[in-house]
Amino acid sequence: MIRDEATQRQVDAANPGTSTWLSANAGSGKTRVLTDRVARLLLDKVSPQNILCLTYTKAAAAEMQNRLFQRLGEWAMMPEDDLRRALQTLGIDRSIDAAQLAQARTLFARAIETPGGLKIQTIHSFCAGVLRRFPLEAQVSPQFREMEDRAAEILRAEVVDEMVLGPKAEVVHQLLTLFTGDDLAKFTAEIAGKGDHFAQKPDIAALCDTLDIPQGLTVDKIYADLFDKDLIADFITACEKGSSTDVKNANSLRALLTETLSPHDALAIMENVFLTGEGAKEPFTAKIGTLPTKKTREANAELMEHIEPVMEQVQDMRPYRLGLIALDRTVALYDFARVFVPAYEARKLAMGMLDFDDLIRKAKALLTERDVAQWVLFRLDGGIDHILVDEAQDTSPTQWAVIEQLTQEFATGEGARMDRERTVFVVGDKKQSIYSFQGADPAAFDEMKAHFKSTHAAISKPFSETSLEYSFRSSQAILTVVDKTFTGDRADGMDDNLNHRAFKENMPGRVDLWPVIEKSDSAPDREWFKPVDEPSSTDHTVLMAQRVADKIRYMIAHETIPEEIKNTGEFIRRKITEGDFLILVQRRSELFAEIIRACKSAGLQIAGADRLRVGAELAVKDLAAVLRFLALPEDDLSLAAALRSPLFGWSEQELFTLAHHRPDKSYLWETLRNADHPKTLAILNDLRGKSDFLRPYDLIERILTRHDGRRKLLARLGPEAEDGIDALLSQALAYESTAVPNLTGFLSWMETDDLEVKRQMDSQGDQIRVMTVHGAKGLEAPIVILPDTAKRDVQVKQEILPADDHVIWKPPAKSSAPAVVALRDAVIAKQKRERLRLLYVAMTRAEKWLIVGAAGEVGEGDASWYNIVAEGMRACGDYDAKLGDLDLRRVSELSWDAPALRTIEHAEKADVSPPNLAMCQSRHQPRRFHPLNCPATRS
Ligand SMILES: Nc1ncnc2c1ncn2[C@@H]1O[C@H](COP(=O)(O)OP(=O)(O)OP(=O)(O)O)[C@@H](O)[C@H]1O
Repeated sequence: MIRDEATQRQVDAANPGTSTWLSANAGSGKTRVLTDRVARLLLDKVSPQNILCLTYTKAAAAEMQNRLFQRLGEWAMMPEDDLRRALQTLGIDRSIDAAQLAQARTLFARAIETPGGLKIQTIHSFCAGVLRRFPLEAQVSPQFREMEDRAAEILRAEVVDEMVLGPKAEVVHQLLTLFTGDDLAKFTAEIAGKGDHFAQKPDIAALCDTLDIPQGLTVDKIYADLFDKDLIADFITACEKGSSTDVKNANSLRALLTETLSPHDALAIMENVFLTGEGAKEPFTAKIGTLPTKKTREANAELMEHIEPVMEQVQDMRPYRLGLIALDRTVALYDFARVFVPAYEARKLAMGMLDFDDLIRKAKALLTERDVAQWVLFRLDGGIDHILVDEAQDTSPTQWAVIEQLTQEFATGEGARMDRERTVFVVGDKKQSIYSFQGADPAAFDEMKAHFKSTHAAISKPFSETSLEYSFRSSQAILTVVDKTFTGDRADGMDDNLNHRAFKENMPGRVDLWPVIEKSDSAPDREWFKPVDEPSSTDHTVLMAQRVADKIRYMIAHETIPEEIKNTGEFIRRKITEGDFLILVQRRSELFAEIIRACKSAGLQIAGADRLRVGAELAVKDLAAVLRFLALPEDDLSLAAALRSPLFGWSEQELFTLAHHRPDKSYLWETLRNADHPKTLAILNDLRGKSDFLRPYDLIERILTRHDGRRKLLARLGPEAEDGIDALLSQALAYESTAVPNLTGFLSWMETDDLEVKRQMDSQGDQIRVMTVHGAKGLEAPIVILPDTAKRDVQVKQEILPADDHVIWKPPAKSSAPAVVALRDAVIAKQKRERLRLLYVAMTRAEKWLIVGAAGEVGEGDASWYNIVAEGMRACGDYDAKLGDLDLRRVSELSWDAPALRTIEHAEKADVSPPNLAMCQSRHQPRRFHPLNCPATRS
């Protein structure tokens, strides 16, 4: 079969005979090659249970499984000639006889029916499986459960509470004295996540080295060396006679003589007076020749000869003082963590719980450290012959360690299965590494490639390093802008040579840059009854959301989009529909919610948010009000809220009549009991009668089913309320798995407003999707809008900074030693590089039309994505264009309007261009929330 060069490269990479490392651009078909390779392995009679595919999210695993099963399912039913062609397209070049065709038809059944089945899993679920198989060896409970984030947070808080009451209370006090943040829960989560660092006592010498402080130096010593009481007193006296600035300085210094200050505070006062400020040309240098004012200096020449060396000393000692602050904090952190982490681990162990990190860590320990590691590997080894890793750029070093152990025997050739071919297949794209906050390290990608290469070379086994040049997804216009955007420093941390080529060379494409919506002035006066955090209608965020909705409506009404006719390379045009749009934001901020709101009020079909804040859902608030009343009938406010909710459907007037006319100091419930509301009372009495006996889950179910609550809520709040209701039910189940279930316990579990669940957006429907760029990993759409490209400062949110083999507890910015500033800058530089990669991911989701807009400040240079893309577009020769009444800049290639216009219904779209729309439908559309659909990652 003759294939074009791009497809031949894919076919070669999918050849299961050779271990392969495939590193290629976005949209080049990496995931497709991976599924092709699995299909070919099955065709080569490899048993499904000997294949392990590792993906990054549960969504990706489900998607891969769907695609594979869809293909195998089609083979089972295909006419002979078609099947032969399909196999040839896949890369089977030898002649295919009837027996082979018959075998191909059985693959679907085999893949499904073989015991153990085809393993397409996230690395987390794979590790969980290994631990369940070898619990004794891994030293975990055989019935361990995977711990929810919320359960973990509560457990950590309980451990801290216990520490406060225990013999080690002082380590908590010490930590809290120094903690200046506002979210202790996040801090303890960070500490638990970096638990490995705190196994040993802090290495003070190494810490001093990192912080650039001489060992043995203390702040007391610095102060004792510096502070000369008489000299300072003389200086104060001299300044008191000088200018008003001198007098002010004298007043500041007087505290050194009159107050009992810690050496740190005393030195800080001296630095304030003797050194230049942060904004000075030469910050934090001794004010020699400028302090005190000229007249005072000249009148006290001899005193100045003594005081100026002190000023210089203060300057020299400042970095040490700040370094010592960081050292004290870090030691306090280690002291706390060394008690906290083991206590937390012990509690998890006692409860038989493992969190996400534990799964990987314990699996790694099982396969590397334990005496039984070789035996466990031997047992596992008997089952896995082919390992395929998707999205490898986001694999963390610990995860790689697990994979490395699994493939050890492949490369040494000493495995138990010398008679069989064994391969590794890794696909990834370093440019798309965007999960460093989950431990991903793009450097590990290269290191692992080198590792596999050398281990294969050592036993003279072939190892193919390959890449794919063409993008099957995006049009050349988009790819050229991408290439021109990531040049020079911006290509740092990506590939050395950024070069994208469109496979569909006849596909017209556009990149539009909308004009910036300037930052609005501070909110105008609002009505007193409006929520203070509700953005005003002139807010730039609201205006941008409005623009997005308006333009989508305009495009659906007036614009068309090119569409390929069945892989022929020929294009027609069709009307645009909501399902063509993917709106990507950097984070779930106000703009995210505003866009959903604006599109809904414009009557557009839009899928809800990809994350759900459970507590913020109206249906959940209504149910919670009923539960709170059941827990405490005297809670008037909750009862009132429940009565007004769709569950009881009271009017404002009915509630007012009941509440206003109740006797003084009597509770609402008392009054209601004696009032004439038989239906309401019947429900409430039934629930009250059961609330002491039913578990929270059953109680909610009773409200929803027996008392028709679900129907009532959906009737009033719309079908999207279902997601919130289901999330609440799944939280009730999660709660019951961690505690003895009772209503008050569940209410305090639910208390936090921040409880979020992820929704998977991957099923059918012709709807606009709004999501974060992180959530859009692996997805694609004909039209992608990036409305959130304004300036965004990079902030170091983490409290703990990595430094060689240890960590430093970050001090507040104002008291950061130069060594700490350097560590912080390194983190910022890393984040900036990652943010550029995030932009790359965002831009490459687009097939035909990429739109970039910004609301607010865009700053100078690389301060915003907007400026970066604008520069890339300028380099491509952008020009003025219009979208309705909006003036914009555009880059385009090939004539958008040239292909003939054909009207096709949405259902028919799939026939026009099978690969893209098949993905469009199965990969993109929102699916209703179900607890089992939550992705494994916590982004
Ligand atoms: N040989 C091919 N012929 C036609 N379409 C293809 C081919 N290979 C891939 N595609 C299509 O190109 C698009 C991108 O493919 P895929 O998602 O596998 O790329 P990827 O490299 O994994 O992308 P990303 O890294 O951005 O996730 C999909 O719509 C896919 O169906």
